[in-house]
Amino acid sequence: MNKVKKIDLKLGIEMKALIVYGTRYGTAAEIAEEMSRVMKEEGAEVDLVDSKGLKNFDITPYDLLVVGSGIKMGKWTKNALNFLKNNKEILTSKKVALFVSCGAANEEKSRAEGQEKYLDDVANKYLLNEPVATGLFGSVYDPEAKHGLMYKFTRSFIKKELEKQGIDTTKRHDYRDWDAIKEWARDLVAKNGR
Ligand SMILES: Cc1cc2nc3c(=O)[nH]c(=O)nc-3n(C[C@H](O)[C@H](O)[C@H](O)COP(=O)(O)O)c2cc1C
Repeated sequence: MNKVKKIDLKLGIEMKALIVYGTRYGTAAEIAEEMSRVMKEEGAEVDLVDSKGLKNFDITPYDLLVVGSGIKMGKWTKNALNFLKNNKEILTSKKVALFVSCGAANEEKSRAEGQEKYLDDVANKYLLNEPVATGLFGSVYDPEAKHGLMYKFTRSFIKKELEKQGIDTTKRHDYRDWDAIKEWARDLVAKNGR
């Protein structure tokens, strides 16, 4: 009996969402994929696209736009920012949620700065309305990953920081809080249906 009730409720949610992500090493892409899966599970219709090569994409059909990026040297990817820039006007008639994947989210002491620089400042600069939600999510430390010189250089810096904290840097560490990511996505559907 309970099961039937639950299905009815989920069918009742009317929401068409578009998730647009910018990524350099795949971390934000995986977060976006999980969000898409969870939001579909909650009854939303969801399209998921990489902001790379995304030009003149018609966002008219969507109620909710979830836009996010990985952070490099304090910056979103150019493509994800261009998506916000190019759709600035039309986004005023939509619900918009922003998220980032960044190293600043991994430690309590740097989260406030990450929230301000990578989410609040971006919302102020690129959106005319307040976002319905912002999500600050962590990164991955992978001693095996090969993403070029800049990545290697940054990783060796991070490695020293982790070693100071007594963390085993021979192992991969996923600092993304998947429960928080799932909850954030579930909440978006629950609070922003038509
Ligand atoms: C070269 C480089 C620069 C980075 N710069 C920052 C930074 O300025 N602030 C931050 O919080 N995290 C920084 N990070 C961590 C990334 O934001 C993190 O790895 C993120 O998950 C990357 O997302 P992506 O794989 O989707 O591009 C940097 C990582 C690298 C490799």
